Amino acid sequence: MRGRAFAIPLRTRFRGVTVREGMLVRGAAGWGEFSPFAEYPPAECARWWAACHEAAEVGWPEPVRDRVPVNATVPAVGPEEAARLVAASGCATAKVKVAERGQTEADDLARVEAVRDAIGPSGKVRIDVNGAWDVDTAVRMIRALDRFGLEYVEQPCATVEELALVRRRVAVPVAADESIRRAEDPLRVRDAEAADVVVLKVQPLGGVRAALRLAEACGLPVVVSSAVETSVGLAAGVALAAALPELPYACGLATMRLLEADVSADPLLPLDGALPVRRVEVDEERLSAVEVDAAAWRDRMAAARAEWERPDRPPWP
Ligand SMILES: O=C(O)CCC(=O)c1ccccc1C(=O)O
Ligand SMILES: [Mg+2]
Repeated sequence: MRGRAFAIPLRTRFRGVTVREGMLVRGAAGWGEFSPFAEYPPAECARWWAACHEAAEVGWPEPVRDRVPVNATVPAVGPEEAARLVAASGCATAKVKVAERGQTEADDLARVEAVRDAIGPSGKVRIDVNGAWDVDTAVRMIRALDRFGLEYVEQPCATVEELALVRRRVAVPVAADESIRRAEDPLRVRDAEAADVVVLKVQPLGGVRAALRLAEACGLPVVVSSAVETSVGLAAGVALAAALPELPYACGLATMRLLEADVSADPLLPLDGALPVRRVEVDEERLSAVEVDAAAWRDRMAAARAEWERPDRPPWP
């Protein structure tokens, strides 16, 4: 696969990232994206490679729906900016990042309150902690933030054991994200009864089919979410959400607006709170505008592929 590397600035810093980088490849089935985060080692990038290979060379299973409801994603910004993002999104669900390093609990309360005000009493508000709290902090903060009505709390603590403890002490449902996508055994969440909902991302989980198998094995409701990708990567998330037998929650795939630019002339942006189910074509002019030298990404991709093709790699998922 001959790849084209890109670097696109984020509008606001997101989980410490300010520029989103990756590689796009065109194969027999269409465009695929390979964009593991900079600090991820080759063994972790292997699944990201498999997802890209599936998109470019194999294609995706048939969809069972033609639109996917999505949440507005609210980074750890101030309350006015948070309210503005939610109002501009047109989404009836918002996911709010909390517990950002360097911020206070008062910052989280103010952001979630502003989002609740912006989305109205019938909207849904979920929070994502990215594993930052210990069990006691999680119980205290979830109760405090539930004043504004929480749909669920995503990854309140880092470990599966902590998630299970929190889940037994709060009324708000718990969703597992990092405990699935960065775990050696993603099924430990199910076995430990550590979550009510699982968050599945296509690239970290090795593709649409692998994520579908994982969803079936978990037997829990699924929220499909992005890794803040270009429209090419987002389309794979949409394909997963479209192929799931049931989709009871809005998905975290409305992240196009977090990037300053896209590689498609027709970006995957929500309309009336949902994304259309379709493949995405790359626009040569737009890709050229964000293109960077591909040498380092080619090496990264080759290393990821070699890991994926290792004969002693344990079966996944
Ligand atoms: O779920 C969403 O609304 C957007 C995606 C998102 O939050 C995310 C994007 C990149 C890396 C990690 C995460 C996360 O859910 O923690
Ligand atoms: Mg998350």
